[in-house]
Amino acid sequence: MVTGMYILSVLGLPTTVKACLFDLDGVLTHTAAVHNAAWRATFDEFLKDRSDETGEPFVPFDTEADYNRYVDGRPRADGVRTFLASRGITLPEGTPEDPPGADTVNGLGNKKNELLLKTIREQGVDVFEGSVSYLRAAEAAGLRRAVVSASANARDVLRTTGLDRYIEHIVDGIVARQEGLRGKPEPDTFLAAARHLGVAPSEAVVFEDALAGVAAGRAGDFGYVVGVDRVGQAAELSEQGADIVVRDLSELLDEDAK
Ligand SMILES: O=P(O)(O)OC[C@H]1O[C@@H](O)[C@H](O)[C@@H](O)[C@@H]1O
Repeated sequence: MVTGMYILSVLGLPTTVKACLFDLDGVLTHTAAVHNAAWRATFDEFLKDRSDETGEPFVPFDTEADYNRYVDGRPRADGVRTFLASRGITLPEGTPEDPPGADTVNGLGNKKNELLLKTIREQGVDVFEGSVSYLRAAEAAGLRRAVVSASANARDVLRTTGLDRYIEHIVDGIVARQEGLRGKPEPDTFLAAARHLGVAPSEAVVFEDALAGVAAGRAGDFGYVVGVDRVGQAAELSEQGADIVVRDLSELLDEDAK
């Protein structure tokens, strides 16, 4: 916890900070809601079929409690496993080639990805303007900048939105798999980004909207953890270890930098 320390005034950060590690979905882009909707459709179809087969009551996926606690911020397959475990369900892993919707961890993940990509194709991706201003201000202040996202689609989303021009390094779901990095809430992906940028964790700030992401920032002993509350879970973000919680990154910016 940073207390009583002089804060870099333009960006609202401790002066010791040399690098910013941004989550993507829900921090820079509006895609957290798109992921959430794709997960709901996928899980509800699965749960309904299961209820028809077993006679157990159908309890739909809760886009607040279930998404925030078990899915948000975690790698795709971890999201499937963690949510299903909360319902006492275990599925075989299957393989990445499983057809979308097959009753395996990969099959459900593939279904969700199909729905996510369809929505992105049809509706495009919106960015948070406050985050764009913040990226510009961070660049102007000479801070290093990386995106650390569990999503295997992060690189495409950054390219589509043009946000990639502000980002020097990306640790996404694909890099994590290739390098054997554990997903959030473990700190591995954030630590890898800091290492790549040549800064110590204590010199980096983590920006996260997901409970698992804030927990990862805390577990990695990062210098400062900013919780970004887009869905009314400020208290939970603080509980996971956020040093400060804002509703939008623009709140951190000095008036002149907005
Ligand atoms: O399925 P993808 O695109 O690889 O994304 C994995 C996860 O990425 C995270 O950023 C999202 O918060 C999760 O909802 C999502 O499941």
